[in-house]
Amino acid sequence: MSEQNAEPEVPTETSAPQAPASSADRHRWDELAEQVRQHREAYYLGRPTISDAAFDELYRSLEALEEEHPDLRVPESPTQEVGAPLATTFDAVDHAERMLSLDNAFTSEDLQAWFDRSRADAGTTDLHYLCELKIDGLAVNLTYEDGRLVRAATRGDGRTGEDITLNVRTIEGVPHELRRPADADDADTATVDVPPLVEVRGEVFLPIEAFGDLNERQVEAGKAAFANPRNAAAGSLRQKDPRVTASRPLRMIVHGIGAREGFDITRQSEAYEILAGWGLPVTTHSRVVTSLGEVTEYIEHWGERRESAEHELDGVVVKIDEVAVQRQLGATSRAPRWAIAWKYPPQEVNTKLLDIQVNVGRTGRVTPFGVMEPVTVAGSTVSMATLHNAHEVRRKGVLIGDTVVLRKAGDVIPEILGPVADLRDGTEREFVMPTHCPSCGTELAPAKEGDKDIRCPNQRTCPSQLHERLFSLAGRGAFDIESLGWEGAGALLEAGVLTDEAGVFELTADDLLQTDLYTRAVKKAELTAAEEGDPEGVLPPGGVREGRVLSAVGVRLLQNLEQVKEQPLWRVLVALSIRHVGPTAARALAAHFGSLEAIRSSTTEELAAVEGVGPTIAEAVTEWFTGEGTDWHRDIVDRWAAAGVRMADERDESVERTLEGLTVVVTGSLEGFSRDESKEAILIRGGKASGSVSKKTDYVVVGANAGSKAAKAEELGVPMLDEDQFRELLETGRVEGVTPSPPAPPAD
Ligand SMILES: NC(=O)c1ccc[n+]([C@@H]2O[C@H](COP(=O)([O-])OP(=O)(O)OC[C@H]3O[C@@H](n4cnc5c(N)ncnc54)[C@H](O)[C@@H]3O)[C@@H](O)[C@H]2O)c1
Ligand SMILES: [Zn+2]
Repeated sequence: MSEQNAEPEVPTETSAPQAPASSADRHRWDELAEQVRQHREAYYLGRPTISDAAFDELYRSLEALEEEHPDLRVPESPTQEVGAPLATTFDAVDHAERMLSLDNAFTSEDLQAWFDRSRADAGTTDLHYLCELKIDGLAVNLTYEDGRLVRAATRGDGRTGEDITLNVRTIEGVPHELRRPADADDADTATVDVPPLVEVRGEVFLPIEAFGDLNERQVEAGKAAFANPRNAAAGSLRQKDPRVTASRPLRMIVHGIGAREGFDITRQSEAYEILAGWGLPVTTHSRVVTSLGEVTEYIEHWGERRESAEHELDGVVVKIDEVAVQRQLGATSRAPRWAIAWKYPPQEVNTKLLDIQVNVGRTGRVTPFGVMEPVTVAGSTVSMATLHNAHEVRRKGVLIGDTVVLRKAGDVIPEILGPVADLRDGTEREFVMPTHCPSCGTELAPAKEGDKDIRCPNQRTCPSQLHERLFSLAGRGAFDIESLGWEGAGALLEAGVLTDEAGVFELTADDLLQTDLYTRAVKKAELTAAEEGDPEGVLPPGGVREGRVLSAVGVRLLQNLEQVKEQPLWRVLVALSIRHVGPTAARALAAHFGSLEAIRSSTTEELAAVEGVGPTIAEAVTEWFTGEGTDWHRDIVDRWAAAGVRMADERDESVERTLEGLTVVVTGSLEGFSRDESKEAILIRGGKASGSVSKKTDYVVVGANAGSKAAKAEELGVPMLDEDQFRELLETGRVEGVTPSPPAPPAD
């Protein structure tokens, strides 16, 4: 804090003016409270119909209304209660000590306010904070008497839960007997003797990995699929028949202690060690810190890695670690004052699945994708999500017309998780995979028997495939033709100036004048001219105007095309849209053979023998050049070559193959090499440039801002090189003073 700010800070938070509730307020309260109650009930049964984000908003509206009119904040208000009413499926059981919910922080101000308040209440700033992941699962209380699991119960309303002992006993990792210090092989693991009574609190969840398979089984059994892993866990745990629960791969992580007899703890983090010692599953992701800055760091760290935990996580829980202070601060009717849940922005939203359509890709693969009502999630608007193939559509159990849960995590592509089956009204219909190509009408078929994907076999003239191929040929990983995008590619094909990609490098200015690209550019030029009040700009059709427009769009494209003829061989290979040949395989092929001619005349075995190629890619290459009905492929190559596209890399024969047999990973940025250049440098010397560090890696070159790969190298003991050492390695195949990794053990 700056010097000028020495005066005590006045709280800037202005609380809403408080007034008795009018009858309209009461009416609104009734409505909101009822909605919150109903959604809670559905949620705890594992069948929510709105997203958590939408629920949180409702809940906050209710809180805000009560903030304004405190007379509405009655003890029966859902804001004053934990959880939901009990269903009758299970017996009711009382918890020895109450189970609470958590207060939430959605902004850094919320978090700061909690920090300030709890420090003031504790009368000290000398506190430890235990940070842990907020597991998006179901709260469960385990009661152990003399080390035996005698009861497991849901949270219920916090005082009384449902007895789900038989179901919880089926969960792998939940001990039926606690381990005693004497049983432990290592005396350090359990130091506190098993007490006469302990209530252990934790979260039951379905590992994200297991979710897809579970839904597949549900669909196969003719049942509705689950909307997301949390609902699946709730549904699985609340089964009448424990054998059904046992068939679901549920897991549990414990994060607290309720009632206890015969032992005590001074720090929450210490409790976790004790629980682990007794054989209970505790998290490995928690951390004890002492400042708000460190808490924020933890929150940010996990905010970037939400996908990497084994369970879904919707936030971070921060707890004051000192148990004496926990006791001193106590709890409200709903939540402890010594803990707070930081909530991450939602990754899941509900939206309507309007249709399932299919796209015919670059290599003919037919991919169904969901068309949804546009919805904002993780900072972007999403209206489409791939469903991969017909099998995947079935497996997810979604119907056209369903409300679905859509998940979008950061940069990850959006995914439809599953349907909200409880909102179905009977008008939903099943998706039927088309039998004929929606673009060209050709009958679809799998490329090989048993393939999950089906394809349009009309590769040469199917408009959709052609459009995709042309677009991808211009893409960054191929020729990198800056001025040719999706629309441009479409315009060229529509105008008929291209019938397939063989003619790309034969395009002329006259051709471009016949396309929509031109018409659009004329409009734009006229508009700009009119806006600028330049009468000259709006010219009658004819030479001058065409000249202008062409110089704006056409010439650029023609220039671009001219430039990219010099691109290295691997880019040409990628541009050919050979199945399985992406930049990595193309680089390997180019580095090994040096010319398209050499690749074309090699056998499948020779191709497959190249490091980084393998049989699948090799077969695809041979098939592309020599397969039945592929004359037009050779036509592409010939016409590109005739137009001046370089079909061989100028190889410096003086480059020695110093890295033969070595696998090198480059991470972070180097000064003297771009990403492509460092790869190239490794490949032309016969080495393998890999993207990930493993035991098979011989060297890791670490540049500036290197991330997890450097850490991984350290962990595995792979030698790490700086840029100078990398140059030495390229030159000589070894580095003075650095011992190479021992050869990896044979793969098992
Ligand atoms: N979609 C819906 O219709 C709907 C309805 C009701 C509630 N909800 C969602 O449920 C949540 C509110 O429910 P809540 O009252 O159970 O509160 P909560 O889930 O936000 O927080 C309290 C719970 O967090 C759990 N938890 C997870 N990890 C923990 C850890 N490491 N340490 C301590 N506790 C941990 C505990 O079991 C605790 O009971 C919100 O996320 C809300 O959006 C959704
Ligand atoms: Zn087709």
